[in-house]
Amino acid sequence: MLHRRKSLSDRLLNPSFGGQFLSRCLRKKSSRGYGDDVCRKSKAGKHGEQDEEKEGRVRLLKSRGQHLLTNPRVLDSIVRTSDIKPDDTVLEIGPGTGNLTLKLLEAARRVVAVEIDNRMVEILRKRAAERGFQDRLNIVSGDALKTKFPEFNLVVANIPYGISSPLLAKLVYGVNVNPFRSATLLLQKEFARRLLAKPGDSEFNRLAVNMKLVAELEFVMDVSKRDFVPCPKVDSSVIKIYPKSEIPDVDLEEWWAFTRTCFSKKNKTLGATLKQKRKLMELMKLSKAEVFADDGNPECHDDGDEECDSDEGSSDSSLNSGTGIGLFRTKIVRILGSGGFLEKRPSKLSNDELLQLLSLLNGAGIYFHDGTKKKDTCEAAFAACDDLL
Ligand SMILES: C[S@@+](CC[C@H](N)C(=O)[O-])C[C@H]1O[C@@H](n2cnc3c(N)ncnc32)[C@H](O)[C@@H]1O
Repeated sequence: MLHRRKSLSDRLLNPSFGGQFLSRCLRKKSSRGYGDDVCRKSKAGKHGEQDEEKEGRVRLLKSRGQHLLTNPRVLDSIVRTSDIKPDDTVLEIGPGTGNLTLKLLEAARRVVAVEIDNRMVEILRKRAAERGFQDRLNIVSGDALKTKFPEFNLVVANIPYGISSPLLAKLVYGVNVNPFRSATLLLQKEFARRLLAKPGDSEFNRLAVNMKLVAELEFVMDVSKRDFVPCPKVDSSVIKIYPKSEIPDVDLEEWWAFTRTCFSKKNKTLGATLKQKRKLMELMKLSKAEVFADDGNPECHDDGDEECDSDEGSSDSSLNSGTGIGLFRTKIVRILGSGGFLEKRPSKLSNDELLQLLSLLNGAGIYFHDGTKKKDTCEAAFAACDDLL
């Protein structure tokens, strides 16, 4: 038998999801001179009106990732999976109209909700008050990427997908973010796949490598796009992130720069990537003086680099082993060869192997980062993840 699918406004106005509330709330606002305007007038700003979707009585902004999760079974599963203890303070990023927030408030001692859209803040505040939750809900009105988070010990959120990468970087690398037990996050399915990818998987990438350095990741469940209002173009997945209590003793900025280089051509052999003239020149500038000292063996080595004799078949005479850059390249080849990395591809290496290689290179005075520290590790982590959104 065919069932008529509920329309968007039917679902938004479903009392169990705060739809009536949402409508009532904005009607009240309109009596003060705005509100209905939010629905009817072009208030789209730089994103343009077509960027917005008018449903119910609030215009949901695609540019803000406003896809509300409305399936109560999925909301309950997320709360169950989050393993909230009665003493927990939960951080929720992007509470929207509060469908998830109200359920979190039933389970946790406190909820800290960071929301950028003041219309949502108002709706959430009123909905929480109607349920008597106002004293246990701390709403921070602002951009989650720029705001300092108040204290929390657990994260549960259906985040705006457009900020997934920097938000994760902020959570796991941010200096001002206090330690938390786990983060249960609803993410775009493809993004979640890439985060969970293992060495050898086609999706394996630098973001996964950087996340796995500091956290364990676990797949929880897939969520259909039909469970959201309005329906997004993509499906979603819930994953859980557990920050590691101990992380490898490595300079993070050096690690990020190293993985950026390795994964710039993740399917090329490390030999091919690190022997490129441009890369060699860049690394020469960053590396320590001792790396250029004649170590008595500047020529060819028994490291299986048969290309060495012929200078890799390169016609570029500046790369021949008598020149500075030639010696530098020979040194890198020897180090890669000594660890068995010359023919290995980054996309197939575990974090332990990558750490071992970095330690070999650094031990020989070869560095990937200029050593200038960014004020905030989080800022550096953003930079490390910026092209992975
Ligand atoms: C995907 S909706 C989720 C809403 C709600 N949690 C739910 O599940 O129904 C994302 C929410 O994040 C908010 N948002 C978007 N960008 C944000 C940012 N940079 N900081 C804080 N909140 C943001 C949006 O306004 C929206 O309410």
